Amino acid sequence: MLEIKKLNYAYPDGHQAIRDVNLKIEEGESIALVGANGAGKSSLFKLIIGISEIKEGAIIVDDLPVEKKTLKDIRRKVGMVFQNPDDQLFMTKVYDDIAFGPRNELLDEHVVEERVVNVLEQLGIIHLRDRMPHRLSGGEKRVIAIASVLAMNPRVILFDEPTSFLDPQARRNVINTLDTLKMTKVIATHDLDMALDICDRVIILHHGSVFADGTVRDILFDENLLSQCHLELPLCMQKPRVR
Ligand SMILES: Nc1ncnc2c1ncn2[C@@H]1O[C@H](COP(=O)(O)OP(=O)(O)OP(=O)(O)O)[C@@H](O)[C@H]1O
Repeated sequence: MLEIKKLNYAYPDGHQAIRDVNLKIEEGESIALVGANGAGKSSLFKLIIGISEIKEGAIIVDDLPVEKKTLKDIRRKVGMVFQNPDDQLFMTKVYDDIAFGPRNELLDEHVVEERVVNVLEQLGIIHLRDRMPHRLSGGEKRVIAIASVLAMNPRVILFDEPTSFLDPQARRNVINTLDTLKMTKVIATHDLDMALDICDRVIILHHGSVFADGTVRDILFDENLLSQCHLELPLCMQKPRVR
């Protein structure tokens, strides 16, 4: 579904953010992309959806190379849920935010409505249909941002830190929502407990390179491996420190 070959990327100021990344991701996989701050997770996402231009190496999504001329089709295949929902939601009504993508595809309004209602029902948030996005809670906004991407029927969804800044209940709600989505998911996250819960594979990026790639058990249970990349065991596996 997604193949990354010999990918290198340096920002215009010369900072090398991605170094010789090679990855193959199969349809339906649920992958946690982890790594310390600055490891290159967001940089990799920006290359996959064509926000940053690939200069060395290749990314192929569902047989289509990511290039300037394929970007429109790539963005139909790959959706991205940004870390801050305020970067994604800009309409005055939830319905219109979710309808934005399908309307851009020039679909008939009744098809648009069917898509929006299906997604709202799928995520159990039909009651938010007529609310103003900027008045919603952080957790509600996250789920609406996911809905706006789902309405495009992407084959792959990239999630950038979907559980950051949420209270425990809103975090659980987002995790449960992600778990119901059966398309290919790549989730950039520092929330290793979520990775343990809903991912089947973990990729560690370290200084822009793939440092480890394996099953949740191989990676997240290996304290030594994690500490080499400035990561820790998931909280649920750490000994509680009680004073
Ligand atoms: N526009 C930019 N220009 C130059 N360097 C950048 C730019 N954006 C990011 N970087 C650098 O690229 C490296 C990778 O950053 P990136 O944001 O991809 O990391 P990340 O793994 O997503 O980090 P975090 O977990 O903190 O979000 C960092 O060293 C960062 O300083």
